[in-house]
Amino acid sequence: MVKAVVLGAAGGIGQPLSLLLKTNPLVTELSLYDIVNTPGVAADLSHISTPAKVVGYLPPDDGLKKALTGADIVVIPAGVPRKPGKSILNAQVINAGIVRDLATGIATAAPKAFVLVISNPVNSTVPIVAEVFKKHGVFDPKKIFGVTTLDVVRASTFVSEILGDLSLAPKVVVPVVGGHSGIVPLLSQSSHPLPSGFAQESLDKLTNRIQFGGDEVVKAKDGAGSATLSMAYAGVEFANKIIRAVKGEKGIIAPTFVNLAADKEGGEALKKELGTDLDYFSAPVELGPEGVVSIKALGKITDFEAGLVKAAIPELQTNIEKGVTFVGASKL
Ligand SMILES: NC(=O)C1=CN([C@@H]2O[C@H](COP(=O)(O)OP(=O)(O)OC[C@H]3O[C@@H](n4cnc5c(N)ncnc54)[C@H](O)[C@@H]3O)[C@@H](O)[C@H]2O)C=CC1
Ligand SMILES: O=C([O-])CC(=O)C(=O)O
Repeated sequence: MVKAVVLGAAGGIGQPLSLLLKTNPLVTELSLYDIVNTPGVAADLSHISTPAKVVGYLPPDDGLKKALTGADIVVIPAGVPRKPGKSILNAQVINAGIVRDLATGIATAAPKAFVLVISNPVNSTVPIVAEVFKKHGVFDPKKIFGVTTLDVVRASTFVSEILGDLSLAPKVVVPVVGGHSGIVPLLSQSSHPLPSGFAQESLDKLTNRIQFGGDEVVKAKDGAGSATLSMAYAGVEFANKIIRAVKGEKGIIAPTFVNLAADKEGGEALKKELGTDLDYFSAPVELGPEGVVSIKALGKITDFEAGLVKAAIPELQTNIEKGVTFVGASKL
């Protein structure tokens, strides 16, 4: 029995993400919460012939609490997407408040659930969830995840394009580390190496395309939002890994933005490797029934990649502090 909850389920990401979760036969209950339209989305999805029972909730009559009660996994794509020409930090104040309030609901109604944060800026919203949980005395760093899977998905796709064979895309594995902004694809560790003699200029371009993949979509959508369909795909890729791990499957590894206290030994080793004292970082993480089993080291990386990691750290630090300060200044 797995109860999955989507907060922000009527949105551009929320709807296709809910659809994909409904297609997972391991999900037995699917709760959809949003400030608008969830009864319609739920009625629509409920006609699909898969096991999950779908119910839509709105804020009145304790809707959030009802949606969350008994949750095993909560995915949060609630919030405002950024506008063209703005950075991923656009709308951060609105989203910070939304995520803080939803996290309060989770901390009280489903404190043991796995929480998967999609709402941007992920580097700040994950610390926001963590700080709210700390205030409620229910913080477990092993169970709070920033979803950086779209960065991973983009890396697989763009590398397979370079290799001239898109059919490789589902098999190409590239660890992506840093944050979701401050993204560093470790292309030297790609399961499918880049063509020999791949020029530094081409590597710069490919790296930049992965780092700023979101901009490509925002520009193409021309005012109609940011990535939604690819994000829904990526979000469910990650959610399904969590569900498989909860069900006891071993050896599942995925990059995700986590509090490094989730694995004391691995976290400390990673901090040493990074030469910083960051509390959060996105790195490949092994998942198990209780959440994070271990956080992996970066391992052997090139000087180019090491430079990108080093350059990402100050902004990451600022983003994390913003999230922590925001909750510190909030009355909860
Ligand atoms: N982590 C990642 O890689 C990515 C993150 N994002 C982020 O995901 C978020 C959502 O993006 P879209 O779905 O395109 O936006 P959207 O505007 O289409 O949908 C957001 C939904 O959140 C709902 N919402 C607003 N306040 C709420 C509240 N208090 N409680 C519950 N629901 C609430 C809205 O009613 C709406 O249905 C944005 O912050 C965006 O930047 C987007 C793409 C990739
Ligand atoms: O770029 C954005 O605003 C949305 C996002 O996080 C992405 O597409 O990776």
